[in-house]
Amino acid sequence: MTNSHDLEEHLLKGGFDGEDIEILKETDINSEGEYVLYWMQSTQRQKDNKALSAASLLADNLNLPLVVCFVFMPQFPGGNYRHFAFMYDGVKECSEELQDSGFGMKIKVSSPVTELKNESEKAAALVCDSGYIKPARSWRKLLAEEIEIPLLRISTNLIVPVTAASNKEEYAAYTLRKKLEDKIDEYLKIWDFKSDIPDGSKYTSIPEKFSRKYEFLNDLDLNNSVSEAKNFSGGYSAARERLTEFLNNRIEHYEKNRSDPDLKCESDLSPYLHFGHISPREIAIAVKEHSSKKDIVIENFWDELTVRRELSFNFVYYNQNYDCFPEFLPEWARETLAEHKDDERQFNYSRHEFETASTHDKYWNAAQLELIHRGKIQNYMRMYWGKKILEWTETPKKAFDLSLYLNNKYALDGRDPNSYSGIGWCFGKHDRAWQERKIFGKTRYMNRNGLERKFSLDKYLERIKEISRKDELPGD
Ligand SMILES: Cc1cc2nc3c(=O)[nH]c(=O)nc-3n(C[C@H](O)[C@H](O)[C@H](O)COP(=O)(O)OP(=O)(O)OC[C@H]3O[C@@H](n4cnc5c(N)ncnc54)[C@H](O)[C@@H]3O)c2cc1C
Repeated sequence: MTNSHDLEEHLLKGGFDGEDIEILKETDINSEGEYVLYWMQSTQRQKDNKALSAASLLADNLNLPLVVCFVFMPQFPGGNYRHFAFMYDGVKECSEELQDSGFGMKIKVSSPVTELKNESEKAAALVCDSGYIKPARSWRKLLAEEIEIPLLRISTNLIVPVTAASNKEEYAAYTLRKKLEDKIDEYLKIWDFKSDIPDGSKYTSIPEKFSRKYEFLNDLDLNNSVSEAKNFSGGYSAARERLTEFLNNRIEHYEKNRSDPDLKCESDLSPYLHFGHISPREIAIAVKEHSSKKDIVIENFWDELTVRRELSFNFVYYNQNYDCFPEFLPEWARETLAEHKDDERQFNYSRHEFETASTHDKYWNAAQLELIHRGKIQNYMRMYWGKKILEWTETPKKAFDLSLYLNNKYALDGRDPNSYSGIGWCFGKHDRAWQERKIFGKTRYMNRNGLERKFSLDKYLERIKEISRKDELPGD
């Protein structure tokens, strides 16, 4: 193998398909290179990590060690202490596993482009995982411009690679569903890696303080505005535990009751998916096996994980305006929101009032407190939360910006493709027109009466009270 195309060819022979691989830097291999380098960024795990698998296959062919490099970037756009504390757990666990497998492990603190450029000088070739939102994509592009060796990006964190699922932006779940259904089975296999390659341990370099979580994090000079979410520890083992608990106790109720905030049927896996601590494929396979063993229906969960989630990636991949309001919206939603922009608002809250859960509505406040204290909002309440921000803010544009701000600041699963499509959905993305109303126009309406009619919410409010350690929830 002498260049980027040979590397690609080798991966194709090893079972990858063309949609799994993108050559970001087309050039010759460094024949003096001492190792193959894998830049781990979005996929912080050893198990079912296609990028790791590809890098190890190339190292095997070149008879070189594999070195994995992870860069903590304290200035990560929008990242704060909460996100780093969760991410740390995953990177720590996985770095130990990778070293046990004989790979060199480098942990750096800086900017990925600078660090990877330095590390690439001794490398034969570089492999990276996939980043879908803008900053992650631009680092990969920038890195490709800076280095002198081949750079291959491997599709990770999706079941079906985004370009294999569809070659265009999809209008809604129903337009993507069929395309995914036709493909998904061929992608439902766990990817392993080669560990019988030359030992890479002599390249390992890890900061001395890395084993001591809080000392290490405190030295990073992070944005400390949001504290650690104590209900969630990160990492593959924690993700696997959540999955097992979900399968044993909740998935069978999920089909009928997933929306009910009192019953707490959801999996809570989104933070782990966001940081790549577990692969969606592993979850899908486990869920499928469980459903056939126990003979239970998993249609709704399957649809959320394999269609709705993959639709979000399709959205941010093909629509470069995914974070620009109102450009990312379909025309009908743009028009109707513009027509109703100046409708009188009965409530018009400031950012501070929203952020401190000080609205008149105890349900909305509870959702916001859940976000602040737990780092995640229950599925149905998250929709209510987003819809009410639209209703109680001066303009739809301000509501969009505010929703993103709050979601991405406090949610452990924030800054994800799902964040943009979830919030976008509140404004009509991936939805259809409904009966026209004030403020909402033809976008879907949600109201408190509906919420109270459907659910009791007593247990939900109790739970949030407990989490937020308050005697009374504000509002009402
Ligand atoms: C206003 C708003 C903001 C949102 N922000 C985010 C966000 O920042 N990050 C995030 O991951 N999700 C977001 N979502 C989508 C959804 O609410 C979460 O994915 C879900 O609540 C995560 O909890 P869970 O893992 O317990 O979900 P489960 O119900 O157990 O579902 C399992 C997995 O399926 C996927 N999934 C479930 N519901 C959806 C959905 N509606 N769209 C896409 N994928 C879905 C997720 O990956 C989830 O982890 C948002 C939705 C709304 C309405």
